[in-house]
Amino acid sequence: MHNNFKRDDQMQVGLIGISGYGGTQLYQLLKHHPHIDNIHLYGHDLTKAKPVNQVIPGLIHESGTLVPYDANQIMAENDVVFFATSAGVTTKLAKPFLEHDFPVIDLSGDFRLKSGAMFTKWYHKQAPATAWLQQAHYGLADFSSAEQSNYIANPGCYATATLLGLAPVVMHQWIDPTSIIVDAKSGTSGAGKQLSEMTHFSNTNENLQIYKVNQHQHIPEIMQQLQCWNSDISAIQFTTTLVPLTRGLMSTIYVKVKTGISEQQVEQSFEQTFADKADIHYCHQKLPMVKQVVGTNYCDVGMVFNPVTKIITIVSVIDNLIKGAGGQAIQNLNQRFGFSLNQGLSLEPIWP
Ligand SMILES: NC(=O)C1=CN([C@@H]2O[C@H](COP(=O)(O)OP(=O)(O)OC[C@H]3O[C@@H](n4cnc5c(N)ncnc54)[C@H](OP(=O)(O)O)[C@@H]3O)[C@@H](O)[C@H]2O)C=CC1
Ligand SMILES: CC(=O)N[C@@H](CCC(=O)OP(=O)(O)O)C(=O)O
Repeated sequence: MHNNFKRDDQMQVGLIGISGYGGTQLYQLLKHHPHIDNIHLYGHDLTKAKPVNQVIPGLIHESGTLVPYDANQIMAENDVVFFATSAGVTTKLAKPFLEHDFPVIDLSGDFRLKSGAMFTKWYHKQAPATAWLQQAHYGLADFSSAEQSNYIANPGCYATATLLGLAPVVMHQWIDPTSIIVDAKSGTSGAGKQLSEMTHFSNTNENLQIYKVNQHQHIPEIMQQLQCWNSDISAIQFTTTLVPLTRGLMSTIYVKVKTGISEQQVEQSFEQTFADKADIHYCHQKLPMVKQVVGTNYCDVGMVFNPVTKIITIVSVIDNLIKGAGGQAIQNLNQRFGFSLNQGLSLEPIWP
């Protein structure tokens, strides 16, 4: 049923998790995709249909309806299904889709790592079966193609900004592979809709909170991809901070270059790596700010070389809910179904 989709057809897509921040954003993007006819919404805890405007305050003007979750119905009604669900959910729900080789785009971390033991170590949850993890495609869309895959694991938000910022330096052999330090900051929407002590207004407002130092679940995901690019990299230092923004994520990266490497060589690597990437803007020494990408699928990257210390400072910014979640999921959809990479993602920054 699912392999019959032809590029000129209009698509039917399913979405689970519209009530979450990532799911709402993805729904809003899907609605404007020129190849999508219908978005079917499924609620995991529903026993009967419910209007979407009663579930999500931000979608009060919508007329769609959520229906109860049913895997067989989802496969019968759609060409592809998106899961924008909490960690641990697709480990439990993906089985029928995998067994039927039905296309899935999963925004959660469940299928990103190739090792189940690593997933359990970093997410503290039961992992999907190893065979399925091996089958899943890690969809860092600007650097890989989901064309051949029916299970696409969409990257994490911190991982996306960090990997895109690091791509030029790790693909070339001019860095000290032991020197990568990442200091990343995110707004509160990155934590999802559940209120917690940290995301409570009184704690977030006018405050900075460092969390999960050396324990963040995106460390193994970043390492997995870095080692595909450069096997000399055995570890990174990675820190995350919650900042008083709703949307937006900045990854500040410090890397030492090897003796004898010039600023010009470094500059050329950045220019070459991003030359054919429509959504990644290389800003040279004009380091980007978060607000220039909020509301878009852009990743803006800047770089400054210090000739005294031989350390380069890289700054990579994204909208965590778009490039870091729903927007990249659309890029993966486009690759999987043969549309151009950035179809449906013509977005303007929210400015001022
Ligand atoms: N927020 C972000 O910036 C990013 C998030 N992600 C990942 O995307 C996923 C969604 O994130 P986000 O939207 O922020 O999270 P939210 O907490 O805002 O939303 C989680 C969604 O999952 C649903 N859900 C929870 N439990 C189940 C279940 N047992 N079965 C089916 N659905 C369930 C929730 O439904 P209900 O309303 O009924 O509880 C809700 O729709 C997460 O895995 C997250 O790690 C990835 C990149 C960036
Ligand atoms: C601000 C904030 O709390 N961000 C979340 C990012 C969550 C996420 O994207 O995690 P997975 O997709 O890997 O589950 C965090 O740091 O855990």
